[in-house]
Amino acid sequence: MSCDLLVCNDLTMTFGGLTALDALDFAIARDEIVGLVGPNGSGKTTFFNVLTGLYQPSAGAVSFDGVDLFAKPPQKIAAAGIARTFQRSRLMLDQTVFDNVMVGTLRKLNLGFAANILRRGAWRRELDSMIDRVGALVRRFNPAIANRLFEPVGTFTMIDRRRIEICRALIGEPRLLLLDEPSAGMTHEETYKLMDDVVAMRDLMSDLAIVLVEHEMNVIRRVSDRCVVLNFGRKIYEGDFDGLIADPKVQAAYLGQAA
Ligand SMILES: Nc1ncnc2c1ncn2[C@@H]1O[C@H](COP(=O)(O)OP(=O)(O)OP(=O)(O)O)[C@@H](O)[C@H]1O
Repeated sequence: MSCDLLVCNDLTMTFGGLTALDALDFAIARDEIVGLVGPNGSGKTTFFNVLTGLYQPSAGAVSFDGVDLFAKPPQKIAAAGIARTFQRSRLMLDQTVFDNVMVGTLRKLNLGFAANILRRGAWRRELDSMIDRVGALVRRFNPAIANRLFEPVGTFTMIDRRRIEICRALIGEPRLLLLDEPSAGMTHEETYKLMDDVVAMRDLMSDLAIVLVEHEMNVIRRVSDRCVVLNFGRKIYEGDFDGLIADPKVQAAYLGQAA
């Protein structure tokens, strides 16, 4: 039996005549950061969409901590411990930091009449504990966000918005975090700060595995324990960053030739 957290075998996703994931084998250990790269259209986001249940895969197998998650609905996959961020921000800009992060928990406050009137003390304690939890999480990334927990997300900088999105993914205490191009729309300086955050976060949450999709190769070099390269939905390289840079198939893929 594998000691990997996630194991995908022959994972395939077709859209009509287009094969976006082509019999992909992919595994990640419990505390690993894998950098997932590849030219535009190589299948990286599709892989995340299939893993999180947004797309129903056409064939293959997905095992997460020994549990079969192939073609399971998104709620079941989230409850099993897989969380993600999106390439394009999915934050509700006019809502508060607290509300945006709370979306990532699978818990809801009981807002019914009885809870509000008859169990007012218990309700308030539950709310306070959620506020503490969200505050403690965002503080790890930037204490200034924790001080503005009830301000609209639209008033924050790009990097803080990304941090808030990552917190939304982390609030449910996932064991696998999928980060889809977190540097999109950020300056180089912001990108490096965010990557520091990711490394620090991994050090704090020693059991958290991360798959990072990123076009910025310096970021991949800096944070990845291992790299995987896709081209036309197929894995064309797996190994360390130096090997990736030197690999002729990877070079050909980035120069626009079929691997
Ligand atoms: N919903 C969809 N319907 C049809 N084709 C799709 C769909 N989603 C993705 N594709 C196609 O699947 C292929 C892989 O796309 P995907 O977005 O996964 O690539 P990517 O590696 O994430 O690209 P990028 O780096 O540009 O984000 C592309 O040819 C894309 O056009």
